[in-house]
Amino acid sequence: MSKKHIVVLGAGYAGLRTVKQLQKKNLDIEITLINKNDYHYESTLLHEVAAGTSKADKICFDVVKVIDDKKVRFVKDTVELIEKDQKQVKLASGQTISYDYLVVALGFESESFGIPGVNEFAYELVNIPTAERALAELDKNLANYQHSQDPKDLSVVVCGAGFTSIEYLGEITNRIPKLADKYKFPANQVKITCIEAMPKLLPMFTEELSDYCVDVLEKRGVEFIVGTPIKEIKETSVVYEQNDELKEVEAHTIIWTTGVRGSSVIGASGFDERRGRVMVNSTLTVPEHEDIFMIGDVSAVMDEASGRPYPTTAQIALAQADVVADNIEATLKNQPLTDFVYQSKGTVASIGNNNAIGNAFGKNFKGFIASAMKKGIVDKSLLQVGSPSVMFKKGKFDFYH
Ligand SMILES: Cc1cc2nc3c(=O)[nH]c(=O)nc-3n(C[C@H](O)[C@H](O)[C@H](O)COP(=O)(O)OP(=O)(O)OC[C@H]3O[C@@H](n4cnc5c(N)ncnc54)[C@H](O)[C@@H]3O)c2cc1C
Repeated sequence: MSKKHIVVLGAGYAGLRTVKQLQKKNLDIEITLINKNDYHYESTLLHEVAAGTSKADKICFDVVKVIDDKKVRFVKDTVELIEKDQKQVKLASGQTISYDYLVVALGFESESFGIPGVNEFAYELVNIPTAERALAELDKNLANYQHSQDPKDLSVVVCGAGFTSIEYLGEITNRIPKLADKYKFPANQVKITCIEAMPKLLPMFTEELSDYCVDVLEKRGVEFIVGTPIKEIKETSVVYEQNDELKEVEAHTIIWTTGVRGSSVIGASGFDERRGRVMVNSTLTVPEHEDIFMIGDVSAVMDEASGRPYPTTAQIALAQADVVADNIEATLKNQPLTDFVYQSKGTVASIGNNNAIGNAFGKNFKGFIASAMKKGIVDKSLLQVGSPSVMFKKGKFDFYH
């Protein structure tokens, strides 16, 4: 009997971890990993690249360096379509790859919610090229003020006040004083505005932690405008609604971090999806397609304890990968599959390099301790998807700065 062919799409947290777990098992299988780039990037650190506090190579590493090339074939290509009835995947190069079992881990894209002007005028943070474009725009505008004296060059609007927005604000507010010296602009005239539709910020944290975070950022000059949906992005301004009135903040740097959706390949391939996410079975297979596992940000998994789907996070993507590798083994051995159950170990959001808020082990943390915890989480994930050497080269060990 020929070897079963396992094809994994995406070398992010979910896909790369699945491959690393599968290659450890002594299974008589062929494994193919397909990814758009020949590198993995730590999506959870994209805000640092966009703010200029980390270089892109600090948050990336080569995929082939952490996989076993005797067990895994790596294909650098872009997935265009999953043809589930033919059990094959179509790639941008024109190649078609057949599978016996498929693991879909294609991650997230930016969500515009149909708001006019987002795609034309705002900068999103979803991969390395978009983060680098956002950085170039920020630096260009701040540097330009010296010649233009236009206040819009010193005005930054961050759209959304979720996790990514807060972490980005933490980084830029750390870096702007240094840029002010470099580009000779008055740091106290930089205007940073964060506009959020929901009335409550960071609902995953207690009010005390969320207030602490807002207070830290306000002291660094950020103005929060909350409970105010964004209606339009224009070339040099953001339009929002407040008390039934349309208002506008002028800015040359407009960052779009209001939320993400799953890969558009999922909808194009005819899966039953919502915002690029498929509600999978508790074993992480796709209903009516037991040969397809879907994990990470393209999946929604019901948390039976809360009655709501689990959030889409890197921590959960990594935990799902472990279950998928076990479930592929169980399938091949005709054994029962395991249900995915996740017990959150906590959440930590950074506010720049040496401050953060978080909860873990039923306790709340803020400041330096929370920041050290965040760095520990980053290092652990580099170990889980990379290797000890990747962790030592790319990890965060500057706990005191
Ligand atoms: C700035 C930021 C901060 C965050 N902070 C946290 C945090 O602190 N904690 C946390 O748990 N989560 C955090 N998240 C969320 C977390 O990053 C995602 O939940 C996680 O990356 C999902 O993992 P994934 O494997 O599904 O997708 P990804 O890690 O995005 O991987 C998807 C992979 O698929 C590849 N790919 C995409 N499309 C194609 C295609 N068509 N063909 C081939 N390859 C393709 C991509 O290049 C990528 O390598 C953060 C997200 C952002 C943006």
